[in-house]
Amino acid sequence: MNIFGQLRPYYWSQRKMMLGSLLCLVVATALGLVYPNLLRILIDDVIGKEQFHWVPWLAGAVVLVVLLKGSMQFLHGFLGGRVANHVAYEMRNASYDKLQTLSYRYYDKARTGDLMSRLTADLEGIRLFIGFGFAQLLNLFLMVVLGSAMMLSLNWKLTLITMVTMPILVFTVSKFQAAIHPAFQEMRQTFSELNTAAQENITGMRTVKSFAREKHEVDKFSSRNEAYKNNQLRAANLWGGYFPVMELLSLLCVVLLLTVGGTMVIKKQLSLGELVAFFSMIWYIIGPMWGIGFHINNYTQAKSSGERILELLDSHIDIKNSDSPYVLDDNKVQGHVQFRDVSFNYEEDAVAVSQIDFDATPGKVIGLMGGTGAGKSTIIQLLMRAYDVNEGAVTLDGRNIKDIEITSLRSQIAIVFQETFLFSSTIRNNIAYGRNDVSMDEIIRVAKLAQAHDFIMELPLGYDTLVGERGLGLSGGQKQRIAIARALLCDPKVLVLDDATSAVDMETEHSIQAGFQEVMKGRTVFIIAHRISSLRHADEILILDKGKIVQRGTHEELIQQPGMYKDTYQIQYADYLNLAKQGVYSEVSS
Ligand SMILES: Nc1ncnc2c1ncn2[C@@H]1O[C@H](COP(=O)(O)OP(=O)(O)OP(=O)(O)O)[C@@H](O)[C@H]1O
Repeated sequence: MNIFGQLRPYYWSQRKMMLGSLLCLVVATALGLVYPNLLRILIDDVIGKEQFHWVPWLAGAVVLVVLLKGSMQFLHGFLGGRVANHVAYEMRNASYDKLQTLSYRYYDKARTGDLMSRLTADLEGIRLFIGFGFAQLLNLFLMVVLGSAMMLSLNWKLTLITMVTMPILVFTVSKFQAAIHPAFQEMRQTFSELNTAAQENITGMRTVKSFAREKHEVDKFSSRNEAYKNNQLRAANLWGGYFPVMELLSLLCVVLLLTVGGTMVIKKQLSLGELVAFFSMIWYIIGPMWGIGFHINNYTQAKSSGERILELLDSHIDIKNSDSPYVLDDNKVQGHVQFRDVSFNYEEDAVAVSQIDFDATPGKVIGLMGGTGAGKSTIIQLLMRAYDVNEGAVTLDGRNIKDIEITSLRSQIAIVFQETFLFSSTIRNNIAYGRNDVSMDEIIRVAKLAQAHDFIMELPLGYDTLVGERGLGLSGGQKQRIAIARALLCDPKVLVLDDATSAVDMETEHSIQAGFQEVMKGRTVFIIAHRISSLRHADEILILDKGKIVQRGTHEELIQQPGMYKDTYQIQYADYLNLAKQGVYSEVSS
């Protein structure tokens, strides 16, 4: 796979600057070759011929070359740095954009730590290579070619003798490259696994502590850390073996040069100045040869990183807009949801829901009840087109949702999820998340409807209180109420409460539902709940079991039929009636 060819869109716009940076490097390299020649002139023509008045001129020439070379190197670094940062910026944006468009199916399998290491370490590897590594590789090639050309022009016989070990050097380098590339690929992989372990551990720290599994977590991390360390050691071993071999081969060149070149000087076949010039030029070739390992290292790292970034950028998006999607008009949407014989499975041969059929007219409240894994959340996922149905159709106002533009469809549906996610920001920003322009009055209005206003006002900073990552610092019920306020603020045509009041007490739930009556007039509501009290006012309650609707009807109808709903009712209300007798709940019997 031609990785850098595929990454071309990200750096091609910067080609002029890249070229400028390369040219500066070429000039700097060429200027470097002037030193050995100045040395040769100093020894042969100035000292040898006792023309000492040339010494200040030669010294001046050296200063000039140094200044020019320095300026060229500065420009190379300056331009290369700009290119590198621009490329990294473009790729970071592209990767982040891609992350936003990837579908749920991707995130079902993705690991946060792995994604993070792609967006950080891998991008950094590519940035360094495109900005500098590539230029260094080219420079290396130039140094070898220009240095050899100059040596050949001085004395071709001595050059060929000196270079006799070069093929072995090249062979060693290619062998090394073949070994180090997989080592680096593996290293990147183990690093991302290490990241994943650390990230999961921090995210789930409360669970870890509550189960006293710190030791288990440390062991898990240690084993990944060990794998990473072993990878590093393997790479270090490869490097360790590589350097002595390279040094030996390089010194063989020098020994040959001094033996043969020295003999030639004694026999007057070569001037002393030429031998000294040869001696400094041979390092001009050997030096880069040594560094070739380092640059190949950079190249292979950048290549592995490029592969991982491309894998992300090329990931398949399975939920896409149709060729000419219908964009919903906010003012015309009614919120009429229909499921027509819908069947769906996440994985092959594992049916999640089957033959789901219902009609939720605008303003209707549909309740969904069922055991865990019965398919309730899946129905909601299908409604917002997180996944496409395998059979049947989901429609909004009579139109198949596959034909509706995805963003406009989702902006009509507000969901309060089972697990509340809050951003690490203020309460005000968390409530306002779904909308761009929103006044404080509106925020307070929905917070009141969600029964959140009072507890927010009790916090020292009120709506400006910062909530920790994922809402740490708030109780489960408080987080749910903020999430409900956030959903209400979107003014959705369809509101979904996926077990959204499970963490609030029954009295608060009752008040929240009373608030909904007001906001949701003429809109469609789906309530997933395990509590009868959450569902009893629904227009239709669907009872799900193993992905199928096994019972349906109103509260009154369902408590007459044998089945899950009646059983749940009897269990929950038997308890409540007992409590009511003790005076704990007063409204239960109503
Ligand atoms: N992302 C997923 N990938 C694969 N299978 C899934 C995925 N989400 C849910 N399932 C499976 O689909 C089935 C229905 O799950 P769903 O989440 O809809 O159940 P639920 O009724 O909402 O359960 P709960 O009340 O526990 O949330 C289950 O067997 C579940 O294991």
